[in-house]
Amino acid sequence: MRLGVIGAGAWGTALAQVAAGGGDDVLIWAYEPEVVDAINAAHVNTPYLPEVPLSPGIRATGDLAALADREALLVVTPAQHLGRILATLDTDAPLILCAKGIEAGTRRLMSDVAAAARPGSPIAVLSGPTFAREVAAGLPTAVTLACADEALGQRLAHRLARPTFRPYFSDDVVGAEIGGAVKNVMAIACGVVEGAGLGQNARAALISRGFAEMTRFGLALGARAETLAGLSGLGDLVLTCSSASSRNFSLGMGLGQGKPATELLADRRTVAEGAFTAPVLVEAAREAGADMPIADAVADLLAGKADVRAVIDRLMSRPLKRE
Ligand SMILES: NC(=O)C1=CN([C@@H]2O[C@H](COP(=O)(O)OP(=O)(O)OC[C@H]3O[C@@H](n4cnc5c(N)ncnc54)[C@H](O)[C@@H]3O)[C@@H](O)[C@H]2O)C=CC1
Ligand SMILES: O=C(CO)COP(=O)(O)O
Repeated sequence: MRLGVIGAGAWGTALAQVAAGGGDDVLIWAYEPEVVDAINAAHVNTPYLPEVPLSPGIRATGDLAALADREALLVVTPAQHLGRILATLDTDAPLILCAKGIEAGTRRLMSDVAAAARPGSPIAVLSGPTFAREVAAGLPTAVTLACADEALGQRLAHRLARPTFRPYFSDDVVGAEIGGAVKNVMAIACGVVEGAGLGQNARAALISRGFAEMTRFGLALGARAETLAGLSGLGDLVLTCSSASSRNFSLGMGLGQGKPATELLADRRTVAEGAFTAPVLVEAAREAGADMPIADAVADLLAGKADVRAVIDRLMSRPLKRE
């Protein structure tokens, strides 16, 4: 397959490596010219995935127009840049959305952003528990591949499958997107618990109650419960809430140690999507009538409106209720 990858951060690069390993002709678009040069000249993505020697079959470009002949495009830019970049493309090829977030200002999921920017392109979502480094190293990984058009989704799942990369098909696009967006916010919360030394009971409680929030919000937006309990929801929630390999978790650790969000986010080259998703998730949840006290707490911490002690007291003193 002639595959295009839009975005050469850690995840786009890892996905390019998986695809090239299976023999696909892979062209990856990078935002930074130095990334284009490093991939083409030295077969390495020095800023974002330095430890992985890349397949020589991966070619890089800084020109979005060069992607016009691609049969399918993996869209792996950070969520807040996705609409602007897709709007400049010239293609009706299927778009496989891999960013995890909600657009600030519009409160749109990535599938809505993509449909508005490229109305002629069929849309699929690839999401799940996938640390880029592990995927690039060929460690076993399973993902959700969601598409409303079952025939297309099944075809894409078969084209992307590799011996160590296993897509599970779903037709619940919204469910797959909500899991990935919400888990990043919950991972920040779990990082806070770690950084503040609040213990493993608290972390397990947050994963469990965070899943309740993800489910409430997802059901309100039309997601299916089984998708939220699958790889793209609970699976990814467990991964990122349990490991300092997660950028969102490690951002939370800094907050838990009392550092201000502004300091932690300044000059950061890699993206912690939960920091952008938390405020817009709070707005979207309010609009949908879904109670999300943990997401509220993360948004307040990030905005500097409350400190760790205050948000923990707030969460623990809520009225007792049925589970
Ligand atoms: N890294 C991972 O393990 C995984 C990441 N994802 C998701 O993939 C998406 C991309 O994340 P990563 O590849 O990890 O990014 P990264 O943190 O490795 O790199 C940052 C990316 O942002 C791009 N960027 C910075 N400023 C930009 C601008 N003004 N316009 C366009 N692009 C710009 C950079 O070129 C680079 O591709 C995110 O939504 C993330 O949640 C999903 C699964 C796994
Ligand atoms: O989405 C991811 C794993 O599935 C990556 O998580 P972080 O962005 O928190 O590193």
